[in-house]
Parts: sequence; structure tokens; C-alpha cells
Amino acid sequence: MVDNFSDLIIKDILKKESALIVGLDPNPAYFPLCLLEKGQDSKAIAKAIWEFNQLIIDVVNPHVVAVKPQLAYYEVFGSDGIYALEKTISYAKSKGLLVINDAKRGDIGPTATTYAKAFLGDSPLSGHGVTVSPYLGTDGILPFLKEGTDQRKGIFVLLKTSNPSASELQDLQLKTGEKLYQRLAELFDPIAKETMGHYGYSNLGVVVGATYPQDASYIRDSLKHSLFLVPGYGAQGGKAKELTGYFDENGMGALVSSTRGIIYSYIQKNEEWAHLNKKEIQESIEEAVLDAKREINAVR
Ligand SMILES: O=C(O)c1cc(=O)[nH]c(=O)n1[C@@H]1O[C@H](COP(=O)(O)O)[C@@H](O)[C@H]1O
Repeated sequence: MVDNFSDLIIKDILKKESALIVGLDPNPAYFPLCLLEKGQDSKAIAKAIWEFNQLIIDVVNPHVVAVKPQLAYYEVFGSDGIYALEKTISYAKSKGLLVINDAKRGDIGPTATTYAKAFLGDSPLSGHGVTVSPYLGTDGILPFLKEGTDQRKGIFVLLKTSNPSASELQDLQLKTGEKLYQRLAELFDPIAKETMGHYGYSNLGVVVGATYPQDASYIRDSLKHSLFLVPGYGAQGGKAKELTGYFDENGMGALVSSTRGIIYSYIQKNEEWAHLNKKEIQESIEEAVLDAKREINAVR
């Protein structure tokens, strides 16, 4: 049996001794001037994004399992932004890094199939994983698992998101007494079991925000075969010491994601950040990534 998506992730967690992933959400408003010298039109900005991502990837690669580009930050610059994303994905893969596109897609079957081809197939935007919205139900999700038929691709379905309004819908109490996110966990567990890998995890993972630690153990117990993607640590207030319940008894099963806390760490540390050079930016990012890696390893 070949490795599935979760096996690739777990092997990298073991190899790199890290359960951290870094988001690539490039916002030129936070770029140092040395990246913005070529101008402000979308082509120049796309070049700056590409350079920024390269310098992040080079420095975080030994310490993280994956990078997670959030698509909005590229789409906002149209085709130039998408080109920067394609180059970023290809560069990360060439360095041996896993890529999880944070696209939050979901649609009727045929459209979901096309999204699956775009993000998990042979397209230039294809990575190893993609975030998926569960609002349409299982026929919006299954095409993504079919597309990864070589078993090396996977998804993270939104289950309990990190944002303040997450509970408006996700905590809705159903007639059966359970909350909506609990029902989703029940719905996904049998599907997850169909694509299990060597380490007992599946190609169907779920998003569980670091800002709702009180719900993590319930979800961990209900979805024993699903990896968690855990955003909300750091900039959104999620604390490492509250993350223990997201991991299984072997300290596996969860990938903690941090974006702003790492890629813009130089802004918090230096009032003159706009004038930093690339090496100084990289030093700050490296320090932040090592701090986060250490903090998360201490609780898993
Ligand atoms: O799917 C995601 O990655 C995601 C899910 C979620 O529940 N909350 C969440 O913040 N995210 C994404 O994770 C990133 C959060 O970044 P930081 O708060 O800067 O670490 C953003 O790109 C969000 O779009």
C-alpha cells in the first residue's frame, strides 16, 4: 500500500520534529520597502509576493510540515496574483514541502469535481491538500477524495472554525440534541475510515480552530482517523498550552497553523520594520518559527 496524504504528513512531523505549518497570506501593506522597489502595479506586486514567499519558504522549510497559501491574498491581484501563487506552489513542492491550499471550496458534485482537479489534480495550482466547506453535504466533499485516487492527496473540511461567529451555525443544537459540528463529525467518520493510511489516519482531515479548545477533545474522540488542521494559534489568541486535546496519545493527529505571528513577526519586533533588509526579515521569521515549533512540541 502506498502512503496516503496523512502518511506523508505524519512522516514529515516525525522527520522535522514539528507539528507546525505556516500560512502564506501575503499582504503588501506589510512588506518591507526592499520588496516594493519595482512599483505598485499588480505585476510589480505579484513579483514582490513571489519574492516574499520564497524568502519565507527558504527559512521555514526545515521546521514546518507544510505551507498553506490562502487564495484570497493572490486572487485579489487577478492573473498576476494567481501566477505568483502558481510559482509559490511549484517552489514549495520543489523544496519537498507539502502544500495545503486554503481555498475553502465546496459546490455541487460536478463543480466540486472540477475544484478537486484544480487543487488536487494536475493543474498548476495543485498542492497536496485543500480546505473544503461542508455546507453542501457529502456530495460536495466526496469528489475531492476521489481526485486523490493516488492516495497522496487530501482535504481538511471546516468543522469548528476559529472565528468569533463560528458558533452561530456550527454550535446550533439539532433536534437530536447534538450540535451541528458534532453531527458533521459523525457524518465524516465513516468516510474517513475508507482512506486510512499506515498510521491510522485518513485523507479526510478537519479544521478545528485553536480558539475553541473546550471542543477539541470531543472532536478528537469522534474523529479518531482525521487529522486536525488547527488555525487560530497566535494572532487570533489561541494559546499553545490549550492545544493538548487536539493531539492524540502519541502527540500526532494535529497540524497547528500560524500565519501573521510568523510571516509578519518583524513588525511586532521593530518599529522601523519597513527599512529592514531581506536577511533581517528572514532572521525574524526564523526566530518566530522556532519559538512556535518549540511551544507546540512542549504540549503534544
Ligand atoms: O482554513 C483555514 O486555514 C482557516 C480556518 C479557520 O477556521 N480560521 C482561519 O483563520 N483560517 C485561515 O488561517 C489563517 C489565519 O492566520 P493567522 O491568524 O494570521 O495565524 C487565515 O489565512 C485564515 O483564512
